[in-house]
Amino acid sequence: MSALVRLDDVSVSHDGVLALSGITLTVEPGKIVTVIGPNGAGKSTLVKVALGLLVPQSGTVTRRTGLVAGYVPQRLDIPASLPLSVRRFLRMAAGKGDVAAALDRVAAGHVMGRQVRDLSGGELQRVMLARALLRQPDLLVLDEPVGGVDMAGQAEIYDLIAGLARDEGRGVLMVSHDLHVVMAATNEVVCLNRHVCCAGHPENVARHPEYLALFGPRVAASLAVYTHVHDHAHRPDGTVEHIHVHGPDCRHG
Ligand SMILES: Nc1ncnc2c1ncn2[C@@H]1O[C@H](COP(=O)(O)OP(=O)(O)OP(=O)(O)O)[C@@H](O)[C@H]1O
Repeated sequence: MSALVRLDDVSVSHDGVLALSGITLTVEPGKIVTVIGPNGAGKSTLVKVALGLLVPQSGTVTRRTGLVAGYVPQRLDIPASLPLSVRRFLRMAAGKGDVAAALDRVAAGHVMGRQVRDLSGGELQRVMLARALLRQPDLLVLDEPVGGVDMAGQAEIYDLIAGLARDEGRGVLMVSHDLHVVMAATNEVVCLNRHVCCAGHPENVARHPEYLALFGPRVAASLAVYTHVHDHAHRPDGTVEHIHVHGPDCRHG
């Protein structure tokens, strides 16, 4: 198959509680699929299913034969007290990979000799990305790649990720809380709240009533700079009828 990974009607329960229901999605080479959704929506569960770390109770997951995946988890579980240089941290994961080249690719060559515990949020995310790139992955799976990074840093990291897809043909499946910051670097957005509320091109998702219901008027207002939400209709007599937009069920999962 041409897709790197395909989920078809996948459902997952944790201890009898449904975390994902009927999820279908595909990641193609060179394309970025971003999963957005509130806390507890099942985003991390979904990426673990895509990676094969978690087996769904129903549905099918198909990975391209010989697929190499690079994973950046949401949290790095290294004790803060542990002395560990970036060089050593990357060498531990390197195999035959070129550590210096991977760090250069993420514009972080200057942190090679630093301690992992001393890195800024943005530097740490770049190092984690470099570590994933050492495997020369066909598919990059990134669980909140800009956690702890300021707005300017976020844009730089998303640019970097966009380059990895566009210039190197890697497929990217990533998780984010924010649609508007990933818009430029995403081919498809999947809005998740245990089930897929809506999916498609970022601008269309931003307009979708279920997206607006899920993320509320504050986020919807911040999106107004990117998209026009048509919330009223013009009656034939010239008066304006306001339309209240509600999503059917996303608010309650
Ligand atoms: N191993 C597990 N055992 C039991 N419940 C789990 C397990 N992993 C996740 N869950 C539950 O499944 C639901 C989805 O969790 P998940 O971590 O996938 O959500 P998320 O969208 O990534 O959340 P967040 O934005 O907070 O990281 C949550 O209610 C969570 O408590």
